[in-house]
Amino acid sequence: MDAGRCRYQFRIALLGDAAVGKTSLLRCYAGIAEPGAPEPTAGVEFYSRALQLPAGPRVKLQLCDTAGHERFRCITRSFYRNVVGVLLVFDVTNRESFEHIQDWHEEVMSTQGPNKVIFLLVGHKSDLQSTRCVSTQEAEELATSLGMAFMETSAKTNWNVDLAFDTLTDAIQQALQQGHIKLEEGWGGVRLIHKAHVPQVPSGRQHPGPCQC
Ligand SMILES: Nc1nc2c(ncn2[C@@H]2O[C@H](COP(=O)(O)OP(=O)(O)OP(=O)(O)O)[C@@H](O)[C@H]2O)c(=O)[nH]1
Repeated sequence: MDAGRCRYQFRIALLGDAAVGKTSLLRCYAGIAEPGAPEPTAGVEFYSRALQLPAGPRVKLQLCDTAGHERFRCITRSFYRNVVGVLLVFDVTNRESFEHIQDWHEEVMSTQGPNKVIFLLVGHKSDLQSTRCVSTQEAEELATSLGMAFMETSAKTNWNVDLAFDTLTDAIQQALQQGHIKLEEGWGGVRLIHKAHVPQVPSGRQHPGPCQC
């Protein structure tokens, strides 16, 4: 979709342990098909996609793919403050990656300024049912305790990939509309990139007032 007429840009990051599938999930969403498994991410990589919200404006998503490996943490940490949405990703076949979700959440919360960030918990690689070791129920319980929604996805089968990003984007748009998130100078989480056209009323006729006849 043409990003030129987008009204807002939302910056969204994917966080989670190494090899949980963040790059694969993002590439699947961005429609980038590359053969074989992706190389581990070094630092942060950017993708973008434009989206028409069903009950709102067209938005451009700037998607930040972060390295899960500890050695890149100082680079990825510098991005947390400038995001409005975070997909917290774990691998349903990797218990440790699930247990680290709370740490990822705390890291973001500790670096957040006054702006609100919207989270979505994602249990990825849901196609690997025979080797999964995190149940849907316990993931839902964790999500509820952290005040966020939960979804399961698979980049292998393209299960729920669009829905996960759409759900997060929709929640951001609603928070913006309700005033929980505000546009702020110098904050990269939400940026106004195209003002909506507001018809100009000739001066002196802005308040028609009661009929004088
Ligand atoms: N079965 C299955 N494998 C997946 C899925 N998504 C990713 N993988 C595999 O998981 C491995 C790691 O995927 P990446 O996308 O590189 O993981 P990452 O979280 O970006 O890793 P870092 O960049 O190191 O943080 C690769 O071998 C992928 O092919 C999925 O939905 N199902």
